[in-house]
Amino acid sequence: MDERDAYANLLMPTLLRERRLSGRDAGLATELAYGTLRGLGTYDEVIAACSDRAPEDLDPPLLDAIRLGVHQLLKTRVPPHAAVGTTVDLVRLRVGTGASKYANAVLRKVAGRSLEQWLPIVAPDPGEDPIGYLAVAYSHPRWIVTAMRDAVGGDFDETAALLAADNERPRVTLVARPGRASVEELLASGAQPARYSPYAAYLPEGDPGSVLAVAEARAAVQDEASQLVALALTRVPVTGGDSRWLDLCAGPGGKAGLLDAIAVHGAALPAASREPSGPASASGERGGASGEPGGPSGASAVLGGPGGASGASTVPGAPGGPSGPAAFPGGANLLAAELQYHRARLVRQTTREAAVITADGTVPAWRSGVFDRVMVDAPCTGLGALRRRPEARWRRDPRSLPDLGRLQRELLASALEAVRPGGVVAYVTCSPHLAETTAVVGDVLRHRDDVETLDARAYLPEVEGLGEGPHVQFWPHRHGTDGMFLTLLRRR
Ligand SMILES: C[S@@+](CC[C@H](N)C(=O)[O-])C[C@H]1O[C@@H](n2cnc3c(N)ncnc32)[C@H](O)[C@@H]1O
Repeated sequence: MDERDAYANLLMPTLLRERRLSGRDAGLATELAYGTLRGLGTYDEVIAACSDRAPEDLDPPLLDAIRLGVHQLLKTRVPPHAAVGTTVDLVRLRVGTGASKYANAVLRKVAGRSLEQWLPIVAPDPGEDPIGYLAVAYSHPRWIVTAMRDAVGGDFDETAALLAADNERPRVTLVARPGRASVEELLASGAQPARYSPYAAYLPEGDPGSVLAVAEARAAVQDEASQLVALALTRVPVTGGDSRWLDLCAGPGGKAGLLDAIAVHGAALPAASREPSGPASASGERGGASGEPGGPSGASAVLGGPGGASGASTVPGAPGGPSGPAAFPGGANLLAAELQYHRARLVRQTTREAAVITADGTVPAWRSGVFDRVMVDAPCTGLGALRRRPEARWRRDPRSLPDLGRLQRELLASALEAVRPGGVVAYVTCSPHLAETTAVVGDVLRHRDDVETLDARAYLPEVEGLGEGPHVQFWPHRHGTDGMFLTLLRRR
């Protein structure tokens, strides 16, 4: 990965093909590579304790091979003699005989203790340096541990649980795009029922591409929180027209794919919203998802629709309910904007009806105040998706935060200009870092008196543990999803 400056999830399939590895061998190779990348922060401390040279002074190929050996010794059930033997052989072949003797000596020392026995030796005392302890014990850079601690509200145990969840391989979640595929179809293909999203199913094993609906782009791999933040935007009642939707940062098209399908086929409602009590605004105003005045083109039209083919519930009797007319007689139209041309092309593959343009969302290619719903899924550090990219935690740089923060503020401001009075904006990041979430929203709203913050939790009543509100924060350790953040804002 280092040599080619590549992303593990993109490079690994190529390497497996090149080396003709498949089945269990491919699984083992992937586990070893991903596990080693995730665990570097811990393993380098152990290597330092067993070596007379600092890890950064070792030849990179030698260091990488030793790390691979340490991972096998401390985190897998590979027998120690095999872990040491194969690593030493690898070093002899790739680096040389002298280096292989060195690797052998280091690994034999490492093998003398378990991970639990090594931690008190190599990690700082948690009482004296809690951040340093978590950084070594859970193999994350210090700045990320600090950011996560702040984001969970300072709780040490919860920070530890979150960091531990980052080290687990995420399950594969599929989305059945409403009107194009159904959850039932995914279940019949071997997927399992999902916990929250009416469009989701979990794929316990196998290649998602072998699922027919995925191969035909009627379904896709999409994190459940990513599905839910898009769904939440479509569930907010709006009065007046509801036909123009904008996705300001659409590439590669996960949320746009779902928004596009919902725009045409209607959104699924949670079972709870059949009751009269409905979502509330942050200021305490009640407005039932099915009860808010809106007329035929208002909320109920959005929330009705055939309900997708996923079998999810819709408001009984609402226009477009199972027996009613179509939710959007002409359909709502999604405009999907993306800065990068190649990513805009990917959005074209995930959407069917949407207009996709390559555009800078901060320099609008549209008139202001014309959209009914706007999604701004801003570029961010991606700290909420560390489970997915094993090397990401070591590549992210806190020095990117100021530039990202500026862009996030500009994009949110642009979204608020694009939406019409009465319309709704969803500000989303795949990061729980407070500098990218509440700080951005707070700063942008400080300059405006025409924006109301909605209690976003009310639009996701099927999900527990979303925080104190009005914002929503998904967590890998609580929800088994990416750490995605959502704010819902209504322009007055
Ligand atoms: C977090 S990703 C969006 C993910 C996407 N919504 C999805 O669900 O697949 C952010 C995207 O914003 C794009 N981007 C960055 N700056 C932008 C800008 N000024 N205008 C529009 N898009 C931008 C990036 O290229 C990237 O594709």
